[in-house]
Amino acid sequence: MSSRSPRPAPPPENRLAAFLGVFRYSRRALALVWQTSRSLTIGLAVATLVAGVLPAVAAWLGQLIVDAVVAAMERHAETGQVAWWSVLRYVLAEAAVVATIALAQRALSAQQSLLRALLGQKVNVMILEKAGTLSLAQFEDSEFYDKLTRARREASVRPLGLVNKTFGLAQNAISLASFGVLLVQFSPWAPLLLVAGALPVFLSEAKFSGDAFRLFRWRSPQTRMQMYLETVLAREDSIKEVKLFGLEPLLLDRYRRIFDTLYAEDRRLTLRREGWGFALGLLGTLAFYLAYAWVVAETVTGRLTLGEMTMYLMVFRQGQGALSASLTAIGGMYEDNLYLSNLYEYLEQPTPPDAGSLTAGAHPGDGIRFENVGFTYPGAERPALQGISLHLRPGQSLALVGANGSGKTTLIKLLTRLYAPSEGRILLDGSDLQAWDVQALRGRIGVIFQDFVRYQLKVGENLGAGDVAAFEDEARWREAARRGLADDFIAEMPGGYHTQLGRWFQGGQELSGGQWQKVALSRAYMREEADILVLDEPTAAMDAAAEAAVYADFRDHSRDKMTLLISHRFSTVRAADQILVIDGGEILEQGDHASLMAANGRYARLFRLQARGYE
Ligand SMILES: Nc1ncnc2c1ncn2[C@@H]1O[C@H](COP(=O)(O)OP(=O)(O)OP(=O)(O)O)[C@@H](O)[C@H]1O
Repeated sequence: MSSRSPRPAPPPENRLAAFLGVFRYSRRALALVWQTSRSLTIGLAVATLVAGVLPAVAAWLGQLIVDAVVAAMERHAETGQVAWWSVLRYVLAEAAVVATIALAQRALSAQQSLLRALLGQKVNVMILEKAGTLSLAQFEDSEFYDKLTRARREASVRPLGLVNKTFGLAQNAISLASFGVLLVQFSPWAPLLLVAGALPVFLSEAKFSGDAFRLFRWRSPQTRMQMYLETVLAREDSIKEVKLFGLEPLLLDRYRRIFDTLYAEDRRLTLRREGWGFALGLLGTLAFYLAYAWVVAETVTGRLTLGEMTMYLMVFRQGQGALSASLTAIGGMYEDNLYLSNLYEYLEQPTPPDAGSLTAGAHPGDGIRFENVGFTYPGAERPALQGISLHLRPGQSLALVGANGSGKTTLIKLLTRLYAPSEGRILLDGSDLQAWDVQALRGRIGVIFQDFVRYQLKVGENLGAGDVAAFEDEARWREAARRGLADDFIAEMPGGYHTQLGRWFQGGQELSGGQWQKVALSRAYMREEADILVLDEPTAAMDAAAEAAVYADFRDHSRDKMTLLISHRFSTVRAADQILVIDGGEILEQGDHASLMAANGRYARLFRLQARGYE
């Protein structure tokens, strides 16, 4: 199994250091809880203290009761009088103590559940906020994605678990200390006997928690595949194809097989964990009964009163319980810490430096320049783009033409700064794109990608998403929809612009592929300030009339703007001022329609091929 471990188990001499090292997150978890709610944290501490001290007080009162009963019985035998109050006052006191313990326990669980809700929300928000600061490249990195999934799946409940256990530990430690005070009066060896009995269980717990965590880490890719299969098998956007191709049994079988492998590992670990827990737990029981026999012997020989015997037995029993609970809590804390280490690893992912601060370029009006730009995707062997140079001035249009996978979308991703070029540079208005303030830069670009997002929100909000400042501005929605040719069909929807889209929510309407594309196009038009418009195959799903109308309008409205267009339709491409034919990431031909036709190269050949197809 260890062959699959990304981190092999440390050698024995480092185990202790590794074991202690994982506790470094306890302090941070406590700080997190403190920041989440001070009053609840203080409340927890107080309730913990009360619930910790009172059991020893109850045991001590138990002794007073028994001794008072014995004394009262003797007195009754001698004088015939009954001293009720001398006994009952202790009974009353014990009842009050037990009631207070119950109150403290309730207070603990109430505050814990409130804190759990607050903390879960806080950690989830932290995870999502961090996600917003990361680069696209990080999201595409599977190791990073693993961290994110693990953090989201587990870590939001772990900080409170850790804090609960810390408080539980404190409570048990207080109880133990107070029991210890009572026990030492019997014999200093007695507390030692208890500790010796419980230690082996603790060691085995710590070992198995570490194993469980390593399993959890190894499995990340499998668990992710499981989650993915669940999505494919049960989501409306994939179920259509899954059904038609009859993929259910195949995917379900794969899903089952993953479970079976994971279950076999779980089973092995659980059986070993519980088996060892039982065997080593017997040592604790043995220690307890040794102490029991000892106390009984001392009472029989008259060294202890009956009351003391009762108290010591209670203290032994409760003490042993508290001790094993503490040790299990420490084991659990170790486990929580391991999981938290994953959360913090994620939260501490370096955020790409966002050094740029320019809001205007050195030569306003210069437009976009690519200077010998090259780009290789992280982990890829071949560059996706190489030696790209071009210049696009305000008012000009550029069309990118090339086979699938030739690098067209990659060029757009570089222009929108989703990635940084690996070679060369891109200038906007004479200044390097990387030097621009990212908000200012993105404010100038209106873009629709091939795989635009279909938000399960109102249709109006789907347009508003193009400009956060006008997210709910209905007048702007209408204007954008008109330009994107979406206004006609939106007007016919049951709730107009307020119609819910998608199937996830009640009353949600589904749109056709072409309608969705019109929504996406309108979304790009929401960016009124944008002077760079990028359309990555925006009309592939539209009917011919709609496409012609889109481009007529597009040309009208983009006279002073820069437009970049990716299309496989030459009827659309031919009107562009510049056409870039890309092949294998490099520029093959560059020029306008007339010059490319005259050159009689790849462009001319493809153009004629397509024109013939339409005849
Ligand atoms: N996120 C990514 N990570 C790694 N490689 C990628 C990524 N996206 C694209 N590629 C690779 O980069 C190359 C260029 O892809 P790109 O999406 O730019 O092509 P395209 O010209 O837009 O194709 P299409 O016409 O099919 O949309 C392809 O070989 C593709 O496999």
